[in-house]
Amino acid sequence: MNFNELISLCNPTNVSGPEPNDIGVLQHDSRKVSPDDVFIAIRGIQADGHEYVKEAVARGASVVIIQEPVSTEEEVCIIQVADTRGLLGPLAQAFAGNPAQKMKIIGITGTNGKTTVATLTYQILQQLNVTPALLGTTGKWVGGQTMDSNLTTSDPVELAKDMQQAKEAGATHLIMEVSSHALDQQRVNGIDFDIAAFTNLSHDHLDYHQDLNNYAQAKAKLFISLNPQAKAIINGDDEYAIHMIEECQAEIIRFSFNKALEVECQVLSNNTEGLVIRIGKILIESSLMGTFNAYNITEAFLICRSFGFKKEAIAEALGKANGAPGRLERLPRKEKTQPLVLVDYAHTPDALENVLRTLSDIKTEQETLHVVFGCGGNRDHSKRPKMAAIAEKYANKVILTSDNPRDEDPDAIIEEVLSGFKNPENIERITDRRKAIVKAVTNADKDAIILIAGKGHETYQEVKGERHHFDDKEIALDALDNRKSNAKNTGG
Ligand SMILES: CC(=O)N[C@H]1[C@@H](OP(=O)(O)OP(=O)(O)OC[C@H]2O[C@@H](n3ccc(=O)[nH]c3=O)[C@H](O)[C@@H]2O)O[C@H](CO)[C@@H](O)[C@@H]1O[C@H](C)C(=O)N[C@@H](C)C(=O)N[C@H](CCC(=O)O)C(=O)O
Ligand SMILES: Nc1ncnc2c1ncn2[C@@H]1O[C@H](COP(=O)(O)OP(=O)(O)OP(=O)(O)O)[C@@H](O)[C@H]1O
Ligand SMILES: N[C@H](CCC[C@H](N)C(=O)O)C(=O)O
Ligand SMILES: [Mg+2]
Repeated sequence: MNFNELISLCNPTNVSGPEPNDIGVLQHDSRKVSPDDVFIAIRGIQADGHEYVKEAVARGASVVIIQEPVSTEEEVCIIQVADTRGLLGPLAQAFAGNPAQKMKIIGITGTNGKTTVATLTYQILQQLNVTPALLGTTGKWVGGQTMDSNLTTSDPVELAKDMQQAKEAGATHLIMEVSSHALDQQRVNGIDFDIAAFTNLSHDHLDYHQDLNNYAQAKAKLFISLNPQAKAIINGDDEYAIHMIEECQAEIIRFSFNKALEVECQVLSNNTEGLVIRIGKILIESSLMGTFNAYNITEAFLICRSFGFKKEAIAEALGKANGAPGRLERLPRKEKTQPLVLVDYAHTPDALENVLRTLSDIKTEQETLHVVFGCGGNRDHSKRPKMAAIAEKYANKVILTSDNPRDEDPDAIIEEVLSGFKNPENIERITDRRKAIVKAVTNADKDAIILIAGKGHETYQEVKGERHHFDDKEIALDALDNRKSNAKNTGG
C-alpha cells in the first residue's frame, strides 16, 4: 500500500501533517501498533480509539485516521474521514491484498444453526475437490491449520488477515459465520459475499440490540449488501424470512418444510439413528438428529448446490458429514450394549430446552433421556433455576454438576440451580464434572440417551482464572471404553 492509494481509499475530508516515509500494517488497537503502522481510531462501546491516538503515535504510527479532531503535538500524518468504523472493513481488505475478492465467500447468519450449517458446508466442500476454509465460533480451519476463535466473527483486521492466510494456503471457498454483532458493527464491510444464508431468528442478544426489530434489521444488512449476481439461501419457514429478502437484490432461494416455495422439503424419518429428508427430488441421509438439523442440512445442501455441484455428489458428501463439534455431537457406539452419548454446547435455558425437546420428540418409548449439566460461574444467575426446571421437565434422570465455575464456588452455583427443581431429592449432585460424566456413562443401560450439556467443543474448564484441559467428549469416550473392558473382564 502506498500513500496515494491509502488517500484514495479513505476519501478524506481533511489531511494534515507530513507524508509518511513508510506504511506498515493497519491497526485499530493502539496496543498492537508497531513503527510505521496506520492507526485508525474507532469510537467503540467500551472505549474511544481517539483517546489512544497519542499512544499509537508514541508507538511509532506513521499515519492516524480519525473521525473527530484530536490534538497531538507530534509530527504525524492525520487523515480525517466521515466514518472510521465504516471504513475499517474495506481498508483492512485492501491492506491484506483484497483476499475476499479472490475466493468464493459464503456468509451464514441467524440466531441458531450458524456453526452447524457452516461446518456442514465445509465438510461437504472438502469432499468435492475444492479447498474450503472455515471461520466461526468453534475455531478457524485455514489450509490444514486449526486456530482458536475468540469471537464468532472477528474484527475486520483479523478477518482480513485470516482471509489472506486462507487464500495463500490455496482456499477457493471461504465459509464464515456472520453474527448480528458483526453486522451491527460493520465488521464485514468491504466483503462481497457470493452466497449469504439465513437460518432463523429468535429471542436472543436483546441486551445488545434492544428489540427484535433492531435485531432483525442487523441480520438483514447481510442480505442488503448482496449484489445481483449473489445468491441468498433463506429458511422460508421462519417468520423473519421476509425481513431478509425485503431489500435483497440477489437471487433468492427459499426452502420450506411446509409451504410451496422455491425448494420444497420433507422430513421422511427422524430418530436417534439420524435423519432422512427429501430436498426437491433428492433424498438425503444424515447421522445428525432432530428437526432443526433437517433445516441445517437443507441449507448446507443449497449453498453447495448454488455453486453448481451435482445434487448426488452433495447428497453423498452430506451422508458422511458429521456436523459441528459439540453440537448434538454423537459419540461412536462401539457395542450395542452402550448407551447413546451426545455432547452439546447448550448453556442457556432456550438452548437446553431446544435440545431436550428435540431428543424427547425422537426417542422411542423404551429409551430414557439422561442429562448431565451445570451452569457457568460469573454469568447470568437467573438462568440457573430455569435450566433446572427444563432439565427436570424433559429428562428421566438428571445429574447436576459444574460447568466453568470461574471465580464462583461450584457448590454455591449448584445450590442456585437446585432451587429450580420441583423435586430436588430426585437429582443426583456430583460437583466434579469428570466424576459426573463417568458415573452417568458407566451406570446407564443400552436404552439410555445421555446428553452432556453446556461445554460442547470447549477443551478446558475455567477455575479461578485458570483454564485446565477438560474435554467432555474425551472423558465420555474413556468411560464408554471402560464399560467395554469391564464387560469383557466380567465375562459380560
Ligand atoms: C460489544 C462488542 O461486540 N464489542 C466488540 C467491539 O468493541 P468496540 O468496537 O465497541 O470496541 P471498544 O472495545 O469499545 O474499543 C474501541 C476502539 O478502541 C480501541 N482501543 C481500545 C483500548 C486501547 O487500549 N486501545 C485502543 O486502541 C479498540 O481497539 C477499538 O478499536 O469490537 C471489538 C473489536 O472488534 C471486539 O473485540 C468487541 O467484542 C467484545 C469483546 C465481545 O465480547 N463481543 C461479543 C458480544 C460479540 O461480538 N459476539 C458475537 C457473537 C455473539 C453470539 O452470537 O453469541 C461474535 O461475533 O462473536
Ligand atoms: N436450525 C436450528 N434451529 C434451532 N436451533 C438450532 C438450529 N441449529 C442448531 N440449533 C440449536 O442451537 C445450538 C447452537 O447451534 P449452532 O452452534 O449451530 O448455532 P450458532 O448460530 O452458531 O450459535 P452461536 O451463536 O452460539 O455460535 C445447537 O446446540 C442446537 O441445540
Ligand atoms: N461464550 C459464553 C459461553 C459459555 C459456555 C458455558 N460453558 C459457560 O461457561 O457458561 C460465555 O462465556 O458466556
Ligand atoms: Mg456459532
